[in-house]
Amino acid sequence: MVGNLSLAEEYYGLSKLDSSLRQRLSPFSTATTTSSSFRHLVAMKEVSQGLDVSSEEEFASQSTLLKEFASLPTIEKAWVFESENGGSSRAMFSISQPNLLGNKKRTHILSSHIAKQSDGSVSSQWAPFPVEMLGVSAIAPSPSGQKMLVIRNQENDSPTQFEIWGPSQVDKEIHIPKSVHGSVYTDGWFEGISWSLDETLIAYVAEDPFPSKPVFDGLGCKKRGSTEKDCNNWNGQGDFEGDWGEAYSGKRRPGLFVFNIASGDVHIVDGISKSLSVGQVIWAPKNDELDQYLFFVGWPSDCGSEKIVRKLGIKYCYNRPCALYAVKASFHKSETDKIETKTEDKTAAINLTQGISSAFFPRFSPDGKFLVFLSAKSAVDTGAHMATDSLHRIDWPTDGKPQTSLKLFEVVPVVQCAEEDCFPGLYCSGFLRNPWLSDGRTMIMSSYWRSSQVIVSVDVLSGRVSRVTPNSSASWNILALDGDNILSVSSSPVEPPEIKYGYSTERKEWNWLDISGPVSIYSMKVKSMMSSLQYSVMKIPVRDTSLDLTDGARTPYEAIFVSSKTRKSGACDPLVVILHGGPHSSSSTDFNKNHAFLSTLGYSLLIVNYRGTLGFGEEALQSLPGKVGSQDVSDVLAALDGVIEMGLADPSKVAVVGISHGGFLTTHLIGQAPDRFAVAAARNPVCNLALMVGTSDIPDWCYVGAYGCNEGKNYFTEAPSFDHLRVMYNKSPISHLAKVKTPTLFLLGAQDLRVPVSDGLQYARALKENGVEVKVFMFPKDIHEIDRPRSDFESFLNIGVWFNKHFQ
Ligand SMILES: CC(=O)N[C@@H](C)C(=O)N[C@@H](C)C(=O)O
Repeated sequence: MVGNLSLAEEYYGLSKLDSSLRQRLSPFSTATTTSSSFRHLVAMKEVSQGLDVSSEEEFASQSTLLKEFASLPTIEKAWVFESENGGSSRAMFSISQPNLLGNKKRTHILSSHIAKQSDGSVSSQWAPFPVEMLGVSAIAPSPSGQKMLVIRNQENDSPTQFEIWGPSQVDKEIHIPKSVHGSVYTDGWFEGISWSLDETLIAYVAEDPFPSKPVFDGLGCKKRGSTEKDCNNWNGQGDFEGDWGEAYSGKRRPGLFVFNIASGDVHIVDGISKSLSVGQVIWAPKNDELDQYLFFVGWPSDCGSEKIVRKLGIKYCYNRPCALYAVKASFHKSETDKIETKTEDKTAAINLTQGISSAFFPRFSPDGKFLVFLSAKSAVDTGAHMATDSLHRIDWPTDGKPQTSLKLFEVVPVVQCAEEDCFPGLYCSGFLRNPWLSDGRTMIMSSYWRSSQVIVSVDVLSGRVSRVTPNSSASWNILALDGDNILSVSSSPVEPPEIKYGYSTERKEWNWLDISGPVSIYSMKVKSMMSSLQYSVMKIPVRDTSLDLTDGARTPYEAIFVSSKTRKSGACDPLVVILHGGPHSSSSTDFNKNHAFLSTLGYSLLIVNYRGTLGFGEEALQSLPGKVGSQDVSDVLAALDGVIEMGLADPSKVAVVGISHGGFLTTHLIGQAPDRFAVAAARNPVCNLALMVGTSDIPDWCYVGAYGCNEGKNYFTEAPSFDHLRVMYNKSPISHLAKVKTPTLFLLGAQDLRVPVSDGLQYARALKENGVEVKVFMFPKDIHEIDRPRSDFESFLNIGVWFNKHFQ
């Protein structure tokens, strides 16, 4: 157990284990203080012989604690339907929960009646139990709330199942064979499922049908179209088709399809070039039976550049150019007088946003007068993989016909320098299906605002942005709109998520009411353990102000400090420095189960939002590319110095953990500041950019990180020169390897295409060679995030045990 008694002791008796564990673990603690080669031996012995009894006990007790957090549900989405009797609303919540035994995410639906009372409070009545959505890939209620589409993607060659549900039964079921299309995209990015207003058609995005492959038998290649079945036949590989990298491995091009509910027909929408990947489809708001348009986002396969000859990774990469397109879908009455869908072959899709390098999340205003979209033009134009967003509007022609020459208005520009307490710019990862208040011009959306997630309103005519959630440091996320009211979840590092209901008085001031959740959603144990913790958001002044920095890059960045409310015997708890990846992402103040586990084990946490983090304005973000491994490392060390100077941490008891770019920082820190970290854990870390550039799905990221945006974009090639590799090597943790002495745990996903496993393995083996204590966990089926339920659980369990072992 760590220095002070942990918060878990009350429930799990971990403190009782403390002294006996301490004694039984003594060979390990000796190992940490004796020669590095002995440490090496201990680690090797452990790996080869499995766990000893005391480690088993530590594992058992920590896993009981971690289980409390790991199985907590997460409220993912909500839909609100008006009640027939008015006055109250019916809400449907989609809740996910890791299923450790099945190693899958379980999704269930829980329904509730929500009513605003005359005394200003809000009451909720929950269904007695949630219903599990077994085998369901996506659900999409119709605009009227009278029907619901349920999609079940099937593994292997089985058809995709579409079900149309009414209020009490399944009204229709069709199976779509793989020869029509593959799985429906439900990834939250290409994903798009849109009901036409009259609820007769559904447009959606699915994988192109399987291409025909050559068939061979004992005599050689058979003729195309041959249907002969023979057990000696085999399917050849056919041409290699690149995919969008990490998380999209083996997935075929996303294409656009329309399902006619009455006839059960499915059509491919024509007029779309095969070089475009399609996503985020919506129907035009006008309901003209003979002249309907579909709007979608298109991403070119060559990432919009002559220099780029393939699809590069797209997950977390908003710097891939994309545009909004309109395509006409025409309808004609068939002989049987039924309405059938048919798209006009000759009508090519029209690019509506030629003047801008990025346009996505299209939404029509309720009256159809304007089309609003988000843009990551700053990311595309600079090459940073994520950057500050801008919001744009197209005033829609009164005849409803799309044209290429429509004017684009900038509604919310990119904020360059974020002034203290002012709006720092938009950083959105999604829009609600219907984000509009009843005035038809105000959109409600979630965004990062420094270290918090907040909800903002945007007047798309005046461009005015207002924060609608309280000015506290907690985080808020929008779930759905209920008319002019907002259904959301709020949480903090020490408060598990709660459902909140927001209403405004003449859109000036927003008030937030608690919706009492179903009783068991967060256990009393968890709430009680968290109640002994506290957190604060610290402002960290920039150290290197003398350098040639933009104003935005000189403004303080932030770190979230989580600690016990009570300090026993005057000593500080050991500290874990936590570092996010990206580097352009964020560790916000929302509740994080794994961080909560580390806090309850008895650690203080320092979660650093170094410069480059989203939510702090574009200049601060753009200050990092080209300076990775130096500016970000010095930001983290300055934050650490800050808490030590304030007497909140003991410099001899500091651990560090990070994923991806956060793993890059972790391994840089133990190399550049070898005396400052007692123990480390790196999850899919970038350790050698010169190796990663030849193996990753985002080699361009390695160039931008090493050279900075402009130079990096210009130098990028599939054939890095010796000079390029030298610069990348010198900016990588591997160049500081000889100085490392910190015992380090590596958690690696063997299927990671982003930071291929070779990066972490090479570094771990080299550390071992130098006699540093190293332990490697390999998750054979995991990709970059290592977030499959068992892998996530085992990762943090091993991190907890590893840290405890080194703080004996
Ligand atoms: C753009 C990107 O994926 N960068 C990786 C090296 C990285 O740091 N990933 C982040 C998103 C992560 O947290 O995994």
